[in-house]
Amino acid sequence: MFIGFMGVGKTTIGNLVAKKLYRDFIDIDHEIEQEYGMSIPEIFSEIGEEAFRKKEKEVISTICQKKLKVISVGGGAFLQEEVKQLCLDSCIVFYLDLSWGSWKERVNLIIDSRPVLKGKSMEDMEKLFYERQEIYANHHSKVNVDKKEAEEIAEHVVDSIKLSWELYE
Ligand SMILES: Nc1ncnc2c1ncn2[C@@H]1O[C@H](COP(=O)(O)OP(=O)(O)OP(=O)(O)O)[C@@H](O)[C@H]1O
Ligand SMILES: O=C(O)C1=C[C@@H](O)[C@@H](O)[C@H](O)C1
Ligand SMILES: [Mg+2]
Repeated sequence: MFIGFMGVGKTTIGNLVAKKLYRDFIDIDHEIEQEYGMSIPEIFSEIGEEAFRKKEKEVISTICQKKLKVISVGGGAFLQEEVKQLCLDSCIVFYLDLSWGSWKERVNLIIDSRPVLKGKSMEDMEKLFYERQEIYANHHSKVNVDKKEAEEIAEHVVDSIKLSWELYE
């Protein structure tokens, strides 16, 4: 499972890792969009963040019961303590760690599709970025993704998963 702030690459890297391991990839945001038949910004504006979070918890609880999947959760999933504990208990949790400096350079790629960032100044986003680090502090493995291609990061994750399999055999 991949966690981390919005835009650090959870969906991109999760997808690549799943392909490399011949496993199914599940993106929780995508699952929620499919359930509602709406995009994330539409869900936030039509039914609100609270309902989104409730659905997020429900979907993660169901998906976490499935074995051998590669999962990416939304950047805010670990705001819910219960979700965090469930994920830590049932999945290998990789935290994708991107510096604020590198994140800033990527903001234009994600700003329109992340309602949590809507209307925020760079200062507000920086504050949120650092506040959120606390919820990602519990994980099983930290992956530094600064100045690395997605492909390179995915290879690194796959190597570390394979190494842990060998150690457990
Ligand atoms: N290592 C990388 N180098 C450069 N760009 C990247 C890298 N990883 C992802 N990106 C780009 O950054 C943007 C955000 O990536 P992605 O959607 O995978 O983030 P995310 O962590 O899933 O975000 P969210 O929490 O909002 O779902 C995309 O445009 C993606 O192509
Ligand atoms: O960090 C967040 O709070 C969010 C991240 C996205 O992945 C989506 O789950 C949604 O836009 C909320
Ligand atoms: Mg994503």
